[in-house]
Amino acid sequence: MVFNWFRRQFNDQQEKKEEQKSQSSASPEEVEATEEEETTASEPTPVEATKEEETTANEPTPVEATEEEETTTSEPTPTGTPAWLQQSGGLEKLKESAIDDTPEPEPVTETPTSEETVTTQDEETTWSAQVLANQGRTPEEISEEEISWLKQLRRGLGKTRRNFLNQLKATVGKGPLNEEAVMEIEALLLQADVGIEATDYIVETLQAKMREEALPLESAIAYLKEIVREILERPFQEKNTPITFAPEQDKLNIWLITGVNGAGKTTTIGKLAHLGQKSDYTCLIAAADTFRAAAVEQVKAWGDRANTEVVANPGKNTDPAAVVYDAISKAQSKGTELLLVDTAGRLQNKKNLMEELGKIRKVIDKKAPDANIESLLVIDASLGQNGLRQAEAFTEVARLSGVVLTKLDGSSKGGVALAISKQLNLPIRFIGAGEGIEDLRPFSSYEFAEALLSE
Ligand SMILES: Nc1nc2c(ncn2[C@@H]2O[C@H](COP(=O)(O)OP(=O)(O)OP(=O)(O)O)[C@@H](O)[C@H]2O)c(=O)[nH]1
Repeated sequence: MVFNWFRRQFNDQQEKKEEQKSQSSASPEEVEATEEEETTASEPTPVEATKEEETTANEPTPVEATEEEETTTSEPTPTGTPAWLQQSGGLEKLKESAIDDTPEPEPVTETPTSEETVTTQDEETTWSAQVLANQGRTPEEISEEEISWLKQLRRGLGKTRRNFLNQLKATVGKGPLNEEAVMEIEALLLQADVGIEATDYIVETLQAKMREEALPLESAIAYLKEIVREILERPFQEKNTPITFAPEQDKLNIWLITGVNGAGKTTTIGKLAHLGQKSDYTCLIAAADTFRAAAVEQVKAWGDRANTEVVANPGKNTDPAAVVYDAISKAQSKGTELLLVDTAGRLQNKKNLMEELGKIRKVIDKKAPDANIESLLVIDASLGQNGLRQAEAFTEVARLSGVVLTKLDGSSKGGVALAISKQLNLPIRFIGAGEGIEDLRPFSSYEFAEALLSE
């Protein structure tokens, strides 16, 4: 049984249900897991998670994840509780708070540096486990890999979160927001790259609520999370598109990856191919960024890392549409399920670039009329509003299905996710938070709002 990392559930839910039922004679924790399963989507069991880790052990991982591995073990314990959760004491905390919608991680009060690091790691683990638990996962179903990812996301948004929370602490709980408080919150949102439209919407909605009732801090944060989720989810609703964005099995899916130079297209392709391989799809990459000489070599290197074949034409002045044509032929003859197409981020001018994208799209439509074709725009989160402006050109021609937001780990302030949703009205499909092959996951508005606003 294979875990589908795009859907974040097993490919064959039915199979898993049966398997869990046959195991349900064990501990109360395991019984709980079976009951949970009936009401929620299938997610990884510790056994699966361990298998996954075994098969990905050789891949490059971010430094943080490696450190984590040193302090924890992925082996499930005899009681069925993952060791990482036992070590952090997180299980007790998780159980205590499992019924709360708005969990409160314990504040850090210690000062010694080495202990503080451990405490923070523990809190991050507990927080991550809680976020997954709130989405219906039992402790036994939570894999270490997903915990690492959530920690990474939380760290990436750390600075913005602390600023927000400090400001909220200083202003809410005192009745309707006064003019000064509104201006401060507005400034904070704009500094976090939320953009004018989304900032106005957040401030107005928050203010209207606070006119109705004086919200204590906790309620204000919970309400703010709701607003954030609403903004992030609106493009999905307006486009009537499912939240899950996964290749269809046993069918050719072609994902065209676009975006300006340096946004992270090639890296994203490598990460997506890796997710595809892990999820048991057959994958192929088309190196159609023929404008920049090094781009083909770069995408080949990522193909190697992701164990995915790359179709390229090494000749000079190669027509990118011809590379795509060859790649589709190959995909069709091999029965490939996911073909990822790298495209140029810069040409002599915007008109040429857009013409080239149009030509590639035409070839795809003609050569693979039955394929599922998606077009993803890669945006560098650390560029803030500038990244958004650059992206606007692509929205005109590329018939976009959504956005991949990269570099949420660096100097990015994270708020650009809200600006993208509000201004471009595009669903965010994946987020990248690191340069390693594991550092990309499907976007979850719930997890993002929690990472941005949870204390
Ligand atoms: N910190 C961080 N760096 C990233 C992330 N994604 C990509 N990068 C880095 O961003 C730089 C540019 O990434 P590429 O994948 O080459 O970008 P590109 O859009 O393909 O650029 P061109 O090939 O020039 O068109 C590389 O140094 C990547 O390692 C991310 O999520 N976090």
